[in-house]
Amino acid sequence: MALLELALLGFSGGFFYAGKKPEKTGNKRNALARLRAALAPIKAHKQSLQTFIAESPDQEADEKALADQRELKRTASVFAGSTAIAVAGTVLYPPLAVLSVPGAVYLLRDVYVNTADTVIKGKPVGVDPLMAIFTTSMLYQGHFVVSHFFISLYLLNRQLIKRVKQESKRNIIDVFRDQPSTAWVIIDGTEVEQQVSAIREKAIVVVRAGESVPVDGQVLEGFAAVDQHMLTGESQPVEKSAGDTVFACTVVLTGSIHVQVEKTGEETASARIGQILNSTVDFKTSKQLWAEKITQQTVMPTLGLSALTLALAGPTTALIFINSHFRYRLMLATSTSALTFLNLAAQKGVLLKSGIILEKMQNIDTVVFDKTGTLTLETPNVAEVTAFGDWDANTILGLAASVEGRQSHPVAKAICNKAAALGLQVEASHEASYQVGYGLVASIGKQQIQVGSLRYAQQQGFAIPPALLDKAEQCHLLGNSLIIVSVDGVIAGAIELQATIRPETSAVIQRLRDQGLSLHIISGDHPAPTKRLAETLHIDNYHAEVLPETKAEIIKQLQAEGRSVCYIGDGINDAIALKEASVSVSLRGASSVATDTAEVILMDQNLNRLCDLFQLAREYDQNVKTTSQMVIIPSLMNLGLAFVPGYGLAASMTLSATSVLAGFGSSMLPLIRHQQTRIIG
Ligand SMILES: Nc1ncnc2c1ncn2[C@@H]1O[C@H](COP(=O)(O)OP(=O)(O)OP(=O)(O)O)[C@@H](O)[C@H]1O
Ligand SMILES: [Zn+2]
Repeated sequence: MALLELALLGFSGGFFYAGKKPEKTGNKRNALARLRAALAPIKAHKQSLQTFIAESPDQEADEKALADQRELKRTASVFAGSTAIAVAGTVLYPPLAVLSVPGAVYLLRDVYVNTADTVIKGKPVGVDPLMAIFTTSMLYQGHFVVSHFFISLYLLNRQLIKRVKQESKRNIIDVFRDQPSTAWVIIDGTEVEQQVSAIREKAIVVVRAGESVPVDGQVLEGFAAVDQHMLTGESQPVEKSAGDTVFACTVVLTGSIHVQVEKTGEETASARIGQILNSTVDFKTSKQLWAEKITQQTVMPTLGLSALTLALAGPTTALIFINSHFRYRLMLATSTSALTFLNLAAQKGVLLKSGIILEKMQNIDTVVFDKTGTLTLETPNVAEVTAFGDWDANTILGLAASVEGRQSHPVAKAICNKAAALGLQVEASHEASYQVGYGLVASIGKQQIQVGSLRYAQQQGFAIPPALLDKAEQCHLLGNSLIIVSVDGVIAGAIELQATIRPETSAVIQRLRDQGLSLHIISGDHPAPTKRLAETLHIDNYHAEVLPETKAEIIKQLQAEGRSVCYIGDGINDAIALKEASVSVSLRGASSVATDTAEVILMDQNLNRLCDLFQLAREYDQNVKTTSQMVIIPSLMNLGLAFVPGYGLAASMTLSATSVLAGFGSSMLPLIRHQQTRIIG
């Protein structure tokens, strides 16, 4: 018996060691080493990541890491010492083994403290009383070595939970680190583009129509209508002028303002990312909540059963009954499973702001795509510029580029790129006013220039030259879009834009259709190019000339029909719809509003990642089921085997240890598998 116990202890000691110091297994290509390889890139970034997360990150993070390390060292030495005493005592002189009790109690102090809290303060019954009763009775009966084996499992569990969380968090941050986020700051009288994370308090940031406010601060000069519905839910834009406060994440619709930065830390992109990550990693999927519930609900029956067996079959069987309970294992395994998939998603460049998405993805039956910038490449090409009356094409393009100056809309980028390529002179415009879904108006010198859709010009009551109608027809036959440029209320020219479908779009649409998903296109653009794209991609449902609120209405409508909708968009005009959808996806590089609203961000702007996400969601579902079985089945086996003569405590604990391994291994397996496909593929 003593020999078996010793062998067990060696086995578990190796385990604990592996859990404790993962960076030192050298070149053994075992599962753990591979796992580590999967997580390796994270380590290289440790330093930069720490500076990234919090305001005074270095110190705080370092101190915490140091404290953790000291605690781990202390635990390891106490464990080693007290185990040595237990072993030496058992082998040489049994009464000596009693001296290992203080060490055991010290290592299990959390268990005892929590049990006391349950008994004295009436805290809900967790698994701690179970463990307290179990270890106390084992020590009482003189099973000192087995007790230490049990303790090693307990410490291993605890360490694993911590490690997995930390590593996951780092891995996810790693993906986020490169998120480009810049703002215009006035330095020595000139505007300079700067990383938002580098902006300090008191700096002066310029925010123009179509841009989102990067910080919290006070308006120094200028006027603006600001859309704050992201923060407050109010749908009407709010007027802001000198002295007013503006907030990060809100969008300037009209005008431009100089903002003196008040808060950077809490509200900067990096801090928000930190907050998002904390909630991402600490989130609980319904599977995890289920594991918690089952764990709690089985504690009392286990105690009751073991009391019964104590009377009927004696103390060993009773102890085996207590030990059969899976304690933290089910919770550990289900949360590792969820973290594994969050990590896998991050490795593929899919950022999930909450893990629940993995579960929600499984119910999605309808995918709605935004057209411009999502199904098509971010920036269209200017195919042709037409001038009416006395105007010439280059002047039209130059005027349009002056107005679009710093807009982030795909149309604006196309126009500005073309003007730059032609070397056209672009003047600075003033008092731009952006009408989401239509276009914008600004003044250049004494002239008022309007750039936008045909609908916008019609809405303003501008006279439409017959040549324009011809042009529009030709353009729409080709599936192109038309942007109208007007000067002081007179239509002066039109810019034809040709969008390129993203190279992967076709295949992605095909794959999604094969999965039986219902597909829709939704666009603010004219019906002709929208219809054309829908036909090219064989998508039956399309909606065109849709305003932002209407985009959200369509999603609502679909959901009212009982559908579960995933919406993928890229622009300011998608923000409301993104909020409405059951799962919202946005492409990185899209407007910051869209990325702030969406729950999923495809960091590499590749629609293939959407298929990956569907795939991961399915795998997660499967994995969490298998993993739970790996934990529950050994528990049930223990209950059955308890009545088999000769089946003792040590054997029962070996089975427990196997279930830790099996559950943990099963939950981590996808990480290793995907790592392999990455190396091979
Ligand atoms: N910055 C802009 N400059 C000129 N025209 C614009 C601008 N923004 C929008 N428009 C006009 O308003 C229309 C609708 O814009 P909106 O942003 O709602 O949709 P979109 O980007 O064209 O398409 P999608 O909804 O598929 O992304 C555009 O097609 C364009 O004609
Ligand atoms: Zn779009």
